[in-house]
Amino acid sequence: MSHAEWKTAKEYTDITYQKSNGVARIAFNRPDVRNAFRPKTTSELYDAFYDANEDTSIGVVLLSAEGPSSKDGVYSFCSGGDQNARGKEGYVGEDGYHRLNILEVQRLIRFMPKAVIAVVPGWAVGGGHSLHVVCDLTLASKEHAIFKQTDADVTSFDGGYGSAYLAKMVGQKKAREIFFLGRNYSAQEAYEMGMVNAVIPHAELEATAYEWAQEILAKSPISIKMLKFAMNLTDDGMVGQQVFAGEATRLAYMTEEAQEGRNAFLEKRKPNFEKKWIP
Ligand SMILES: CC(C)(COP(=O)(O)OP(=O)(O)OC[C@H]1O[C@@H](n2cnc3c(N)ncnc32)[C@H](O)[C@@H]1OP(=O)(O)O)[C@@H](O)C(=O)NCCC(=O)NCCSC(=O)CCC(=O)c1ccccc1C(=O)O
Repeated sequence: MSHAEWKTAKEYTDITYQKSNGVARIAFNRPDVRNAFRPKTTSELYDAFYDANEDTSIGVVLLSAEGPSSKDGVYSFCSGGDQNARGKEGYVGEDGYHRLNILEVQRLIRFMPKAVIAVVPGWAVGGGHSLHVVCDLTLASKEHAIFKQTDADVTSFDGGYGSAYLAKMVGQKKAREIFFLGRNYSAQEAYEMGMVNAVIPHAELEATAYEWAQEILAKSPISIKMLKFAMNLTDDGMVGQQVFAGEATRLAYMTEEAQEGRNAFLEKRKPNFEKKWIP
């Protein structure tokens, strides 16, 4: 298994962004505030995810976090929306507008045709918890990961993937417990609930995530994409169908039938499709 040779892909303020051998690593970089995200953070996240989405050499994205905190040595994945950035109508960006940027980041993670792995070295709280839920896989630090939902403490609740999709993952009763009581859950408890794929010794967490990414990269890219979209479909309604069906159309474009349809139009004649109605 090759080792990561991370190269900075772009410099940001609130996140780091690196690439190595088909893998992109996007990491929160505000460890002193438990990696809370402000609008600047979500804009940077969106930009980096968009780049990873567009880069055809990238097949897997790791969503991770820098740390620990320089103040107290505590590790965090993300503690959700920065409460200091909250105005009367929501989180206020540098432009003064109140934005729901994190939902755009969630949608990009959900709909990108690549696997996204949440690498959780510490606290995953509030909107940070929702982000790990929306990722395709979650790996968690055995010693330091703590999962917790505080949305109902601060009246900033995720009624989408963060809660409703979580309920599909861990069951209705457990999801309601997580949100209604806001307790702390260890990596092992999160694993037993079905919202974490593996509990990894902290010192091996990043290397393991990179290994999982390399295993995925060895698979057929079309298969990974179609499987991700197929598994999303039933929970994503018409948008899920649109995303899956778009890829079906792309595959249809590659057939002789599609070439004939296009050519017939351009040559101003009736299409002569091969009469092969395969059962
Ligand atoms: C994460 C904790 C449980 C960790 O506890 P502990 O280890 O004891 O550390 P603390 O001493 O509390 O924190 C250390 C330091 O960090 C600061 N800090 C931590 N979290 C935040 C935060 N979220 N915002 C701002 N600052 C934070 C803390 O103040 C300390 O600073 P010092 O200066 O050193 O004192 C605990 O910290 C904790 O509970 N944090 C708050 C968790 C929280 O409530 N998060 C927000 C949940 S709501 C959310 O995430 C919004 C989601 C969202 O944006 C959204 C959702 C749905 C639809 C739309 C949107 C949208 O886009 O608006």
